[in-house]
Amino acid sequence: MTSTSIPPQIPKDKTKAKKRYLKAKKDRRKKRATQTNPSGSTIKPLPHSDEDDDADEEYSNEAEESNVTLPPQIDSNTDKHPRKRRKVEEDTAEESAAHVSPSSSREPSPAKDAQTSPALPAALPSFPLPIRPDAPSKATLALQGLDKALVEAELVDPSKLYPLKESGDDTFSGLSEKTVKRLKELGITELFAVQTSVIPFLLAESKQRSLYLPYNPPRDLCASAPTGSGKTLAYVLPIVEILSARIVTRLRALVVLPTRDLVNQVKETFEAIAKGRGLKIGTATGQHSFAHEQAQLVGDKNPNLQGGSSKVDILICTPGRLIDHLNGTPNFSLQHLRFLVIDEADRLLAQSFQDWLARVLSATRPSSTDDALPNVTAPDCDPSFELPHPDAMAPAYHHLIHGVPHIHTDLDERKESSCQKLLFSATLTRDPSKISSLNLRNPKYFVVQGATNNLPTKEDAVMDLVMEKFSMPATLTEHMLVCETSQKPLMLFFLVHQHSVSNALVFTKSAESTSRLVRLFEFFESLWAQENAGPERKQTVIRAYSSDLSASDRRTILEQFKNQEIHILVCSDLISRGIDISHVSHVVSYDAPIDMRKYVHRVGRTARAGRTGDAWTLVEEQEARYFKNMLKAADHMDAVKRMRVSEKDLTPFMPTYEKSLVKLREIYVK
Ligand SMILES: Nc1ncnc2c1ncn2[C@@H]1O[C@H](COP(=O)(O)OP(=O)(O)OP(=O)(O)O)[C@@H](O)[C@H]1O
Repeated sequence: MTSTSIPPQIPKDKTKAKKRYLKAKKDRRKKRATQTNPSGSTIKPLPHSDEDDDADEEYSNEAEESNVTLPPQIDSNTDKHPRKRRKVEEDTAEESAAHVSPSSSREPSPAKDAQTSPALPAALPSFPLPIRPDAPSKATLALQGLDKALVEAELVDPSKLYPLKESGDDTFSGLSEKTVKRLKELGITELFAVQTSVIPFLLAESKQRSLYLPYNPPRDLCASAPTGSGKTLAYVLPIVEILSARIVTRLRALVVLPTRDLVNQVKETFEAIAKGRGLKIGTATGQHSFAHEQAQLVGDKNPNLQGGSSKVDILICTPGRLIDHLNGTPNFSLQHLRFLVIDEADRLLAQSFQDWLARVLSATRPSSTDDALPNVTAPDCDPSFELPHPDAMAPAYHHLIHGVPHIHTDLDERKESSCQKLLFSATLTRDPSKISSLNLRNPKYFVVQGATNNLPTKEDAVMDLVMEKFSMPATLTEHMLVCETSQKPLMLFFLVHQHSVSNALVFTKSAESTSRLVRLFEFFESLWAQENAGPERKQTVIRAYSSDLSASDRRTILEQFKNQEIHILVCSDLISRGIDISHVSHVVSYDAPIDMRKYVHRVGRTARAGRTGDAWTLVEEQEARYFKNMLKAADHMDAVKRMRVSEKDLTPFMPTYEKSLVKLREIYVK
């Protein structure tokens, strides 16, 4: 390995040029020292050395480098000691900043800038900073895509009542003296909130009372009002009033309901109101044979009647049976319909079998393909051929009269179907797709919403409807009891015996749990009566009401319950909607409802027509969070009181309950 020897540094003699350079440098330094000394005393120059020169050069190089990062107002060409200068400047800047406002310290002073950097270009044009718009509120989003009519809904105060006139026609509501008299006979002396809005809307204008309105078709109507608030009479009264003027019987009002029980109930209401008015009311539910129903509905079976034939003015039906008649009953026609009522509208619109709604709507108006129908002429060869009889066709269908060629002219006015659609529910849907499938004509919305002393604004009420925060009857008291699954029967016994729960509807999740609960309760009741008060003690009578029963059994049971021969009716959600039994004072959800709509309809079987009522929901521990979240989402948590039942409260029922369980097990084993 060879070592490289480094030659010793030979001190170099300073050249003339170097000497001149150093002298000039010294002079400059002296001069600068005198300038920067404010007292005027001369600063003694530092002793000079070559090292100093090197250091000086290095220093000046460093300063040059640092000049790159200096702010533009510092003139790097005249500055040999930028670090010191910058420090001085920073200090003065800090001092001055202490005396100016924070905003002014941030904003550059144009005058100062102009002094310090005269070469700076004029200020660049400033562009506005991009602004991120605030996200739309939940409310705004919810309203998007909604029917404008819904946003402009009319808010109705639920406490609004209208006392009917003692005698004569009622000018406010448009009800005739005859109808008012009939209402009084039925014990009805005032109109409820939903009725004070809907009835005048349908009856106020006399020209709107015609049976046909081809050139001035009526507006459709949607009404959302709490359970038990009188929605049925809100449509029954105007229909009876308008149809009473008819001469010929045609099918002019069609009421569609989701269940047979509701069809029977609404039929009773129509019959009560229309008594003595000569209107014929029919039902189609599948309760009777199809042929029987056909015979009840249609008189003339001649297949060539273009205007159809009807034995009833008002038909109340379930959607399935309605489609059957549209498909299979000759001369069953909806072209004369003046009213199409869809009660429990959200439930019915959710049913899509056989595309029932589209089928019904298309039957109320001539289709565009009908326009293209050629006029039928009798073929020479077929003596049996009969031309269609243009018998009493509705005005909207007149252009289809066979044998009379229809010549379109510029003066032709379009004739519309006179059918007015009326939608009702306590939980009206706001789903735009469902609403649009109804093809509503300039609809008017009425929303009965809010507690008496806490009226929302119109916007709030519409938002509540849109966000599915449904309004409850003001006279309803709601409770929830959280318990273990195994304690639920005990809770029911506790409610019956400690809280006098009677005249009650108990909702379970299935027909099977209905029958098991009824058995268990019957065992419990008979043992309890023997053990506690003797067999003569009045026992609570409990019965099941389910789809397993025949139609006649169901009718009998419902009658017995209405007559209070049965005290507790255990049922599935079959009768959670619409059923109106005035004396129901308690509703027990033995199995908690799975959605808010179900909850609203179940608890709404009590506290109807201004009466008080209690709703009790048994919530299993593992369901509690879900149930509470459901209530919170509907802004309803505060309305439901939590009732705590201790072990001590249940202990008295325990021995009888265990004995009843043994009996039930024996039955199931058998
Ligand atoms: N103006 C009135 N005066 C007294 N009672 C009335 C009046 N209007 C309706 N009722 C009674 O109120 C009860 C509830 O009415 P209805 O069944 O029409 O309620 P609803 O709003 O349709 O309820 P749901 O949403 O549960 O179907 C019925 O017994 C009915 O006879």
